[in-house]
Amino acid sequence: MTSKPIYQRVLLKASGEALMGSQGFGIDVTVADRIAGDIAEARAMGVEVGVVVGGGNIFRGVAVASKGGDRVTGDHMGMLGTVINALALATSLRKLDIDTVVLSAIAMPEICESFSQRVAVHHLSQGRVVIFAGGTGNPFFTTDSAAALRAAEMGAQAIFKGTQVDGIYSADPKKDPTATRFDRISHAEVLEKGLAVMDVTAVALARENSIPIIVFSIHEKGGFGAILQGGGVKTVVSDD
Ligand SMILES: Nc1ncnc2c1ncn2[C@@H]1O[C@H](COP(=O)(O)OP(=O)(O)O)[C@@H](O)[C@H]1O
Ligand SMILES: O=c1ccn([C@@H]2O[C@H](COP(=O)(O)OP(=O)(O)O)[C@@H](O)[C@H]2O)c(=O)[nH]1
Repeated sequence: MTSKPIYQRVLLKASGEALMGSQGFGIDVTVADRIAGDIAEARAMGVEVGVVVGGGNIFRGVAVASKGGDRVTGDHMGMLGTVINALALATSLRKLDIDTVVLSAIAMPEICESFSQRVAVHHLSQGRVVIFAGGTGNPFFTTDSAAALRAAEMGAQAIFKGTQVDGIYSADPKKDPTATRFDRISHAEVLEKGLAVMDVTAVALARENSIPIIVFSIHEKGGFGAILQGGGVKTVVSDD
C-alpha cells in the first residue's frame, strides 16, 4: 500500500561504492536492480526523481594523485566511471519499464544525451527518471557536489544521500561504535562539527540554496520510499 508522498521532486544521490555490493570492484547487477526497484516505488507514488550516481566502485581521482599521478586525469577517469554506473542503473530501471534518460555532463552523444538544465527539467516533468552522469563535468569535485548542483538546477525539494550508513552520526560510525545518530541537524552544524558524511562543498551549496539533505542507507530495501512518505530511518539536514 502506498500513501501520499510528502515530496514531489527529489534528487537521489546513489553511492557508487554501494553498487559493487560485496565485490571489491565494479557493479553487482543485483544491487543495481534493487536500487532501481526503490526508484520504481518512488515513481509509482508519482514522485519525480533525478539521480546522481557516484563512481567510487570504479575509480577515484585521489587514488591516482596519491600515487604521484595526475589528479585531473584521475578525476576524468572517475567521471567516466560514473557514466558506466549510470548506464547500468538505467538498464535496471528499463527492465522495470521505468522510462529513463541518462544526461551526461561530458558530451558523448553516441552513448547518451548531454546535460542541460532545460532538457533535464523537461524529462522530469514528463515523468521520466533522469540519471545525471559525469558528475559536475569538472575535476576537483565529487558526485556529492554534483548532487547538490543538480538538485538546485532541477528545483528539487530535497537531496536524498543514499549511502553506506543510515544517517549522520556524532562521529564516523564505522570507526566509533559509541557514535549516536542525529534525527535532525542544520547544514551549519554539519559543517562546524566537521561531520564527514558529505563533502563541505556539497553541504555549503545545499545550504545556500535552502535544500534539505536526507542521509539514509541505500542498502535498506524500501528505505527510500518510506522516507518519501515521512517515515524511515534517516538524518534530516535542514535549517528550518
Ligand atoms: N559523522 C558521520 N556520520 C555518518 N557517516 C560518516 C561520518 N563521518 C564519516 N562518515 C562516513 O562517511 C561515509 C559516506 O561517505 P562516502 O564514502 O563519501 O559515501 P558515498 O559512497 O555514499 O559517497 C560513510 O560510509 C561513513 O563511514
Ligand atoms: O564532479 C565530479 C564528480 C566526480 N569526479 C571524479 O569521480 C570520482 C567518483 O566520484 P565520487 O568519489 O563522488 O563517487 P562515490 O563516492 O559517490 O562513489 C571522484 O573520486 C572524482 O575523481 C570528478 O572529478 N568531478
